[in-house]
Amino acid sequence: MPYHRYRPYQERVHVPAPADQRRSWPQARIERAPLWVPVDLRDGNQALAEPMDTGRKRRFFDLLVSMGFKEIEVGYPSASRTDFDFVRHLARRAGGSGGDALPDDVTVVVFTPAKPELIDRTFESIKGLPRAVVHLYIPTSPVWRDVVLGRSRSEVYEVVKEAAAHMARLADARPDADIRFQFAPETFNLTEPDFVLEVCDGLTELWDASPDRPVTHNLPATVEIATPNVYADQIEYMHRNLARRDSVILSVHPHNDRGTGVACAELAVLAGAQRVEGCLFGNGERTGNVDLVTLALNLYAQGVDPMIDLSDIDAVREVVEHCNRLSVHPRHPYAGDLVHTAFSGTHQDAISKGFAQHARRAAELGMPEREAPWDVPYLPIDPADIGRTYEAVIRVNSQSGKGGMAYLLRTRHGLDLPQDMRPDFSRVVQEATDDSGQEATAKELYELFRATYVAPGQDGDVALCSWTTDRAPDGAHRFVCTLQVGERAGDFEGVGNGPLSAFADALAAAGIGVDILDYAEHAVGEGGGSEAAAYARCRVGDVVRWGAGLDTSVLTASVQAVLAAVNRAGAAG
Ligand SMILES: CC(=O)SCCNC(=O)CCNC(=O)[C@H](O)C(C)(C)COP(=O)(O)OP(=O)(O)OC[C@H]1O[C@@H](n2cnc3c(N)ncnc32)[C@H](O)[C@@H]1OP(=O)(O)O
Ligand SMILES: CC(C)C(=O)C(=O)O
Repeated sequence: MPYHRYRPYQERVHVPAPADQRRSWPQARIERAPLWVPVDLRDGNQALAEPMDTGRKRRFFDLLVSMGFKEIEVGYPSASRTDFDFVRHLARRAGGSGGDALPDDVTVVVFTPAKPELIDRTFESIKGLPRAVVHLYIPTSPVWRDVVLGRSRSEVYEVVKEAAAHMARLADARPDADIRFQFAPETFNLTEPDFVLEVCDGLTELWDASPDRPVTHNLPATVEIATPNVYADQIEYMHRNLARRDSVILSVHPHNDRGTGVACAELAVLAGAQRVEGCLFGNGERTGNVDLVTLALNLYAQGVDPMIDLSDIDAVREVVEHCNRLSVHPRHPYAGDLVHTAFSGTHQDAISKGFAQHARRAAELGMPEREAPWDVPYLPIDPADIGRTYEAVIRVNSQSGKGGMAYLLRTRHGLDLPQDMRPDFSRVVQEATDDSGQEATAKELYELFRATYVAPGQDGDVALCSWTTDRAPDGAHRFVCTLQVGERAGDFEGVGNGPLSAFADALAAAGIGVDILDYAEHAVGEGGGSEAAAYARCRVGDVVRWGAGLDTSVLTASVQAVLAAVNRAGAAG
């Protein structure tokens, strides 16, 4: 491949090292959420084959409001009638005067290029809104200046200044509204740092930003060009050098061309960014904008309040998929269908042990499991926190082990297989899934269990036609039965210190020598009418097999379990 066609970032942009050679971002920690600003209705929307209509935009907007976002970019009103109309729609339904769409604590952002007629149109769209941020952008890097704009550095600066001054005049003409300004030097990450600083500082002054009316400087990685540490250095440079720093909200807007949008955003926040623009589940131009859901839940998983509500992630996903007409990948962090699922044996073993340990810990702490500290292997957060059930956590296929299938049988069908029986059933499951090449659902596992261990007690070669058992005053048990062995039927009787040893004795009388090596039983559900499950491991001749029985009577289940083991051993012998 002709890799020589590409240049490393250091040959494309100068990234100044901090004057004192000490970066602060590597030592920093994120201890509170930045201001998240979703740009789904603008940057996300402009990347869709079928842009959203007002209905879809409104549904998306309502979702964002309900999740708790306080600043939302709602469109590029000068670009299309749809975008213009949507901003008008919000303006007509703004809160305060009985409006229903725009709560008093939510501010909309509208996006505009540095063209006077398009700025006019943008301001026209926000008429009637009590507050808004007008977001001006222009590409600033050498390639974009030369190739796209055909303007020199100073000419670009002049265009921006004129546009910004025009915006200031239009805002002054609306004393009734709180209009703030935002500037994005598009392709910031490829722009000479001294030029970005010059332009941003110039606008801070021109717009007369102050701590109570700050300007937002939004520094995008329009197209990712380097490892995230480079972006962090670029942001730290701006953070340290921007004029009137307390009057500037430093915002970042990472894209994901190298697949490192999330890392760029996180390192940028460590480097001083206070605001992050992105899209839910990472929609956006090309490989997308940075994913705000991942960023927020990454913070959550560090014990930091993400400041947005993701407690029903599937409901959020459903709206986003509907509005974007794009689906979320099954492996998407936190939200994908498969991200809380383990198919592989050792992961399943660890997770099911982790769940058991979590339950014990919660009990020791005297707290509900949903409140207890989380430390379950392989699950970075409790899926229940984002509205997921535990159903999908363990799924079984040919790569699964005994832990996984035991977990599913216990949690979904109430069968708690004895430890020593689990490897035996695991082999059965593995054979079945290897043959089918498919996943085995909990229901299929249960049916396989019944067919393997329970059915031989009911329709095997050795059948119990009838039986009774009683206990003599001396404590000995007697087992009386009619046994059918192949074609032959006969009455037999046995005694023992319990009903099962008496049954074994009756079998011996019929010529079938049985040693009961292991035995376990438990109730399947709760309450008087629940079934019992019994498990028995028996040796017949030199063959050892497990059998199981399920019945409302514990005794019947036990007898069936022994009979099933006998028949399985007989079939094998
Ligand atoms: C990184 C980003 O996400 S930037 C946002 C991109 N989003 C969009 O483009 C979505 C909406 N855009 C549109 O609907 C259209 O592009 C419109 C309506 C805004 C403008 O359409 P047109 O007038 O046909 O212009 P078109 O988009 O083809 O061309 C861009 C022109 O604007 C110039 N330009 C590009 N960006 C800017 C800017 N931020 N400010 C001023 N001029 C700009 C280009 O140099 C080019 O100028 P030229 O005609 O002299 O060569
Ligand atoms: C202009 C900005 C904010 C943008 O969308 C980008 O650079 O990707």
